[in-house]
Amino acid sequence: MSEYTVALVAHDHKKPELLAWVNKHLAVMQRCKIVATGTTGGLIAEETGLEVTRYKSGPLGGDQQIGALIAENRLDALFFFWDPLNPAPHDPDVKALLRLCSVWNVPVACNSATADLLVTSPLFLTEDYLPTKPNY
Ligand SMILES: O=C(CO)COP(=O)(O)O
Repeated sequence: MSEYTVALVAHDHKKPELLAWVNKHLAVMQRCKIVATGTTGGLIAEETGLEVTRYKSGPLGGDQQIGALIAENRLDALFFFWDPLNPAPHDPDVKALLRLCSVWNVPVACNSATADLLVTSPLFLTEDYLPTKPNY
């Protein structure tokens, strides 16, 4: 399969959880092209040695940049550990990003339990798994 692109995004209180999750699945992550919002991406690159394409920080437009990848059919999965207990100034951007995953049928995991299931699926990273894109 051509390179599988995944986005990794976490709000501040969820960054330790995402980092632990990435370390747990490092072998799978090493087979992916990784993009991320700014701070999340910096942390992951620093702590794991993975190569990460970093966009802007979420509050500065990073969620929207990842949303643009989805709209252009350039993203295969999103791992977005958003924080349900603290308000974010860019909440509309967060909602918009999650909305685009539904619009374009992109697999999205919002917590480590779902993320575990997604990356351990036998379909993950295989050519058998090409989710149908809606024909708008
Ligand atoms: O705010 C975010 C997602 O909504 C994440 O942004 P950072 O990775 O820059 O913290």
